[in-house]
Amino acid sequence: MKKESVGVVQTKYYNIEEPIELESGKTLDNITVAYETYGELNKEKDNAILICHALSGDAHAAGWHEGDKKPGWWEIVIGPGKALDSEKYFIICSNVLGGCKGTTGPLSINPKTGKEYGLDFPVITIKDMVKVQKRLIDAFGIDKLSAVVGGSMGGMQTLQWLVSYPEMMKKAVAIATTARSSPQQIAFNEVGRQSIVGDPNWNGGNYYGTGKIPKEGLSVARMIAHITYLSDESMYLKFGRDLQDKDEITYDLSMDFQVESYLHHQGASFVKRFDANSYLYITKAVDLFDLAQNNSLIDGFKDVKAKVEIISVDSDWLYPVEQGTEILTALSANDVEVSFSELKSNYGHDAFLLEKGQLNYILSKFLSDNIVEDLMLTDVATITEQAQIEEAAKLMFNRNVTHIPVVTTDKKLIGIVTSWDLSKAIATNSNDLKEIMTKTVKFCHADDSIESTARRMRKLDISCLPVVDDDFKLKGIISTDQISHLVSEYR
Ligand SMILES: CC(=O)SCCNC(=O)CCNC(=O)[C@H](O)C(C)(C)COP(=O)(O)OP(=O)(O)OC[C@H]1O[C@@H](n2cnc3c(N)ncnc32)[C@H](O)[C@@H]1OP(=O)(O)O
Ligand SMILES: N[C@@H](CCO)C(=O)O
Repeated sequence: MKKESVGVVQTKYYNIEEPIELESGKTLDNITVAYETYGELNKEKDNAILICHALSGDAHAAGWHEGDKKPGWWEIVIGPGKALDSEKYFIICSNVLGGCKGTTGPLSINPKTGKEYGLDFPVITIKDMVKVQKRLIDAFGIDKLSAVVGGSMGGMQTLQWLVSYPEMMKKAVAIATTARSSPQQIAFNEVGRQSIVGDPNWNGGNYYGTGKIPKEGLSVARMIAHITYLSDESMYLKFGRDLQDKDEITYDLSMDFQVESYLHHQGASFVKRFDANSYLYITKAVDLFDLAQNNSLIDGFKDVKAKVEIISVDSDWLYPVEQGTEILTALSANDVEVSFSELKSNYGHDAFLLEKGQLNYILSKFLSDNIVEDLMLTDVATITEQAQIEEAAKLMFNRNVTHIPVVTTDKKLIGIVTSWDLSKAIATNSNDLKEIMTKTVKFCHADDSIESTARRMRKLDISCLPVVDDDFKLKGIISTDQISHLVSEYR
């Protein structure tokens, strides 16, 4: 085990007491959520990052389970010193609703019958998955996540978080994903599902405990899907037209090529780790995913508040770059602070699991971006509008400041008085603060980025902005001085 790993970890379980109402209108009782955490939740409970997994992933995103040969599925970016730094963040990953790795899904016991749900399990959606994750986050007492991050179906959950719970996160990263499944994506999933339901062992979904599982069907479903996770170039590089276990073509219908053997291996490995009914339900949730409202993604994203990073992979033909830029455009149209990166990779869609260097670079840059809260001064000299000019002048002199926010007795911001306003008072012989203060005061919020705040200050030609909360109460003040200190620290 390497020192930059979170080490040996265990999956934990959380039971949701109350029934969850699903998007379909049905309800599910007694939901169990399997989850793992890495790092420590800080006292303020503001350093948590939620990781959302892709179609066949699970809660085990990093570290090793006792005795395992392979680490969690996103070991490349999670751990001490990595972009998702477990020494800085409290990282949470849970298995999705409908899954087969500990969270309630079709192979769980239905409390009403005492038997596995099978096809009695209700159809679930990405929104339902996220609703269940929200209960887990609430259970930790976390009001706002530092970030939500996910790739592929995990990216869909991330986008759903932005829409369902816009106030619940500061930042979000959606990788190799879409805001609505395309006909081609639905088509591939349907071929996979037909392969499963056509396997006689599937038996209408009632195969648990029969000793026969729909291995052939599930394996072919995975083989088809796995092709879509690669690129033509990566297949050439891995296998070319090389033969498997033979020196020449045998002119029979047996397997000739390495790529065939590889796909059979991927199919066979998958059957050992995944439940066929879960595959049906989860791919259905992916197909139903569509964040557009009135056929408009701009409308769909109208309430998004967090800062967003969209990452696409140049060789991903399953979730092509255009689907990433479509999200970018719709978020930008809503004035969301959004950036876009393209992974240069020949791996295809699965690059989001493999491109260690590029992912660490993009994620750490985006996640460590400073926000106003990181730099603002919280010990602010304030004054009420009933005060005399002389009082304001003394306060400015004693506190060595040039800007004093004017507040009500319950700290609501109603104006600002500057050293320039005081000169104006002397010139006009005024003694009334109300007359000289700026009433249409410009302000910012604690979770605004430093970059956009600095840009705004330059555009408005002002050197200081009061920071307020949603009730307009003063939280602090930020000036170009603090921002320039930050820049000089970087140099
Ligand atoms: C995303 C989430 O949230 S979690 C889900 C992520 N995990 C998965 O998808 C698991 C299955 N997927 C994979 O293995 C993916 O290809 C990746 C992206 C995770 C790994 O990619 P790579 O490191 O490039 O591995 P690659 O695709 O070459 O596969 C290697 C496997 O193929 C096998 N293999 C390679 N060539 C051949 C061949 N000619 N014949 C048979 N098997 C072969 C290797 O022995 C190895 O087997 P193993 O995984 O059982 O050890
Ligand atoms: N290979 C990954 C990505 C699918 O989108 C998985 O199986 O979950």
